[in-house]
Amino acid sequence: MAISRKSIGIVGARGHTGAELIRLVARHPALELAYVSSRELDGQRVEEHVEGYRGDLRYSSPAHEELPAQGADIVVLALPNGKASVCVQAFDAAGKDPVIVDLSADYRFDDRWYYGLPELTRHKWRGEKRISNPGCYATAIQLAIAPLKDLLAAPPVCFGVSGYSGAGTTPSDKNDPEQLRDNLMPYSLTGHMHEKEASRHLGLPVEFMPHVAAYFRGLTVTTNLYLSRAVKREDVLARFQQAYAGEKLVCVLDEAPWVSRIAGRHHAEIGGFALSADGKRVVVVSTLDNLLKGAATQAMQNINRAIGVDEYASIPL
Ligand SMILES: NC(=O)C1=CN([C@@H]2O[C@H](COP(=O)(O)OP(=O)(O)OC[C@H]3O[C@@H](n4cnc5c(N)ncnc54)[C@H](OP(=O)(O)O)[C@@H]3O)[C@@H](O)[C@H]2O)C=CC1
Ligand SMILES: CC(=O)N[C@@H](CCC(=O)OP(=O)(O)O)C(=O)O
Repeated sequence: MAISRKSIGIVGARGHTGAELIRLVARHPALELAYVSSRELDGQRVEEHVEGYRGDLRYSSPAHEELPAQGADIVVLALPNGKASVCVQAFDAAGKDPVIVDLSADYRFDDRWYYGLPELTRHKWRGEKRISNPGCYATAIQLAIAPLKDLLAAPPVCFGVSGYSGAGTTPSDKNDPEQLRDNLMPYSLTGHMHEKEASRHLGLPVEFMPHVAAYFRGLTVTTNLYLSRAVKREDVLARFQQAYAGEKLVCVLDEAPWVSRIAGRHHAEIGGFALSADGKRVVVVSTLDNLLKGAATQAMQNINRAIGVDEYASIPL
């Protein structure tokens, strides 16, 4: 039986996350790329820039007000923070209502948009066509805390380290190999966007201290949780196993996961569950690839849900 394919446009496709999405869309049975935009690569062949992509598509560079006329069923905004609303307004002004998935932080605090962290918010989806994709650290933090929410005696404290692809392609200290060499660079040690985001969506205060390291991709978050009563390690492990039973993109491990093992993989890993002697403090480690489960793969889960196909379509499991 012929599958009716939906068309998808990626705005900001030169970036790291845009390239990952191009690869996922290219292997999708029900999607076809309508356009991929980049001002810098305008006119160039996509296959010259995205390893693994084969096809004739070239980057284009429509202005935001020209986006509605491009005519895609699904639009992914993979732009830096603060750039999404002009695009969204252009669709509204043109009376066009495609599925819009925003990878930036711009709509993560807007209740009119569905916040798509499927393993935690799938049950809240009401057919929304405006989907805000969670932040990479915020995903790892929420997955590590959610199963213990009811036991917390104090705000969880999260120590995070990301590869420098998390800082995007706009040059900064955080993606400068010279500054990162032999270094672990702390930044935004209070009030990081993902601290606010995780706090909002978990419904409890979270404290987060991010760092960036000299490797390219993958992040690890070590979360310290003070509990209101003593627990046994096997009960903590059982809670996580139960919470994520059947989830293809969240693996619960006994031991603490290593970030080196998650680069290029589509799932998140959670493990460690080190317990203090009094049983009232547990340390949980979560890892994921910031460009995949932290961005493009999660976006693909959300797109799949929005178009009514298997949530894992095109995602290598
Ligand atoms: N990197 C990561 O690990 C994660 C990123 N995200 C979010 O996803 C989004 C994209 O991230 P990432 O791929 O890393 O970003 P990049 O910096 O790698 O890419 C940004 C893209 O936006 C375009 N762009 C840059 N500046 C502007 C501008 N002023 N106006 C219009 N287009 C612009 C660039 O193309 P061109 O300049 O050629 O037009 C490029 O295609 C960001 O909002 C980021 O916060 C979310 C989770 C994880
Ligand atoms: C290493 C690094 O800089 N990481 C980014 C997080 C990546 C990200 O994409 O976050 P948003 O989607 O919320 O912008 C940061 O800390 O801002």
